[in-house]
Amino acid sequence: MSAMDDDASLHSTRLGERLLRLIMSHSREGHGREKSGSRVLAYLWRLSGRETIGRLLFVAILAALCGTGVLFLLNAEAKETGNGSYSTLSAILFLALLVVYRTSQNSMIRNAASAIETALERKRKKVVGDVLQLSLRDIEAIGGLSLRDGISAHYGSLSQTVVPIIAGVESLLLLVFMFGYVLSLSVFAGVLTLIVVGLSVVGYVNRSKLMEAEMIAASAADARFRGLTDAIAGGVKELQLSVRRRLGLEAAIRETSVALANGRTSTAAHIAALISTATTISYMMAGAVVFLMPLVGGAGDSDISRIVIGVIFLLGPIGSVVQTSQQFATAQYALGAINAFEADVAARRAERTNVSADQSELQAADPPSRAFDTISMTGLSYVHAGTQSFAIEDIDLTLSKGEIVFLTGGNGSGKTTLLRVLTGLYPRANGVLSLNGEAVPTFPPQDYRELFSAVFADFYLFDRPFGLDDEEMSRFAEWLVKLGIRDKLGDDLEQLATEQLSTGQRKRVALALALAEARPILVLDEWAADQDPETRQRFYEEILPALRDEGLTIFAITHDEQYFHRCDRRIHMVEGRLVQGDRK
Ligand SMILES: Nc1ncnc2c1ncn2[C@@H]1O[C@H](COP(=O)(O)OP(=O)(O)OP(=O)(O)O)[C@@H](O)[C@H]1O
Repeated sequence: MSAMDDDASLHSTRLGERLLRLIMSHSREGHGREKSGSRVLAYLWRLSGRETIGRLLFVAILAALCGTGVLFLLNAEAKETGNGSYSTLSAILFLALLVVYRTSQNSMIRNAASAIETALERKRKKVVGDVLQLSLRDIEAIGGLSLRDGISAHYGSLSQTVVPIIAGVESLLLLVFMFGYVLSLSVFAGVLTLIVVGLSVVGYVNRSKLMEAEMIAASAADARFRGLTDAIAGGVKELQLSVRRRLGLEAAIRETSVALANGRTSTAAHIAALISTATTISYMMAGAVVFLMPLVGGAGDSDISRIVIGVIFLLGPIGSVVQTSQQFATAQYALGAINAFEADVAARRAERTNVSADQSELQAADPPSRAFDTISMTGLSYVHAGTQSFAIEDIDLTLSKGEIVFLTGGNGSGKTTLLRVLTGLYPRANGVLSLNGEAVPTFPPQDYRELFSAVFADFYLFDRPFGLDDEEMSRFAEWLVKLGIRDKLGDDLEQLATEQLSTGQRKRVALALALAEARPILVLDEWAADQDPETRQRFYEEILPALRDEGLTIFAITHDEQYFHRCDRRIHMVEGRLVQGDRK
């Protein structure tokens, strides 16, 4: 991207950010963003003074003026035609006004929408970057659904409102100018217009709070609904085997679906009431001009027909502005949720005392220093948050270069938790963690975490071997062959289609990836559990010893009793505490 493109993008982003702040500044409540009317006006005034918003406003005003000019010309010409005269100049002027109207309206909507989309794109890029820096504990606390909403779904709903809102703002300006025109024709009609607009605004203000509460309820129902529908694909096997389970899920989905539909219907009902009331009052306004003005007096026949045309022209913008209110409420809700998500992510990052050090390491340590001699834990503990809180406590453990250590223990004894603290994924609560005799911060930095490669029990295979250089790619290919899985993958190892592989086969790919990285410590969580007896034997009797001979340290959780003797040291866990096991 050239410097000019960069400048343009930055400029557009700033403009978009200001427009987004404008939408939020109007908000009455929700997500802690209340502002008084006068502050909103002051804010609007400050923003309007800025060059970019000023230019947009200028184009919007130009469009609105042209729209009003069209009405003025039509009315004036209708009167002339009624008097039997015709003006070619007026016809040309009419066409010219239409062209300017179309061009300026188009430019305003396009530029404002593009600025907002650019700002949203930057916002999303930043939050994705921030989320990727969060710790495992934070990601677990936020949860998958909220992550998807905060990074994707809310942005989608916000985007859909952008063009209607900008068009609505343009209609609002058109309304102001047309109102001026109607007022110039008749004070009575002007006052009637003011009443309609005033009633619509009061209606919107009254209903928007209720609408927001219903939107929040509908959004919660939507999240529940998406969770349940995810279970259709995730639990398809279990569902196929039990009709009762299927019926149970179906009932839960139906119940949530009703709640979702009710929430959306209530919101739609508020909007419908608003639209139909505004439309009816608007027509009443036209009727009042026709039926009441002759009684009030002061206007001739031709004046009345011009006023009626003016008033009828007002109906379009009034309807458009009222309909925009729904889009506006949706945009405020989505933007509020996006900002709340961003604030949550930022607060979690700020909680990590060594964030800045961590970031600089991320940039500077490429490749990170991977010198490893020993890792020691002394009196270390970690506590899981949540209702059934579980802790690992008083962990004293030293891992040295070139040894195989097995970790055994019953289900739920804390083995995986210990593995995650060891690899720096969870910050310890107490105790000391040291690398080569030097203390490691509570939130272990990136270059500490880069000492490990791992295949976790809940490992994830990306569809590309992200982050492997050429040398690592050829090691990856070699290990795939050694683990007997190369022929199951396509010719191009840059694309890993692994969804169709069996669990044991996918674990082999994961191990090949871990070994390709050639990190000093290999961490495995029941890797052999899904392997056939032959592979399991080769794993314990050939692969692990060969890796150790190359200087690798292996820390493996295992339940394979017949191979316990294959380690240098076995440690056992009971209820979150280490119990020294049998030595080899
Ligand atoms: N993210 C979490 N939040 C709250 N509690 C958790 C979390 N992860 C694990 N636990 C709890 O911590 C305890 C230990 O879990 P852990 O996975 O460490 O055990 P494990 O020894 O690896 O078990 P298994 O052999 O079954 O894999 C369990 O009671 C579990 O419910």
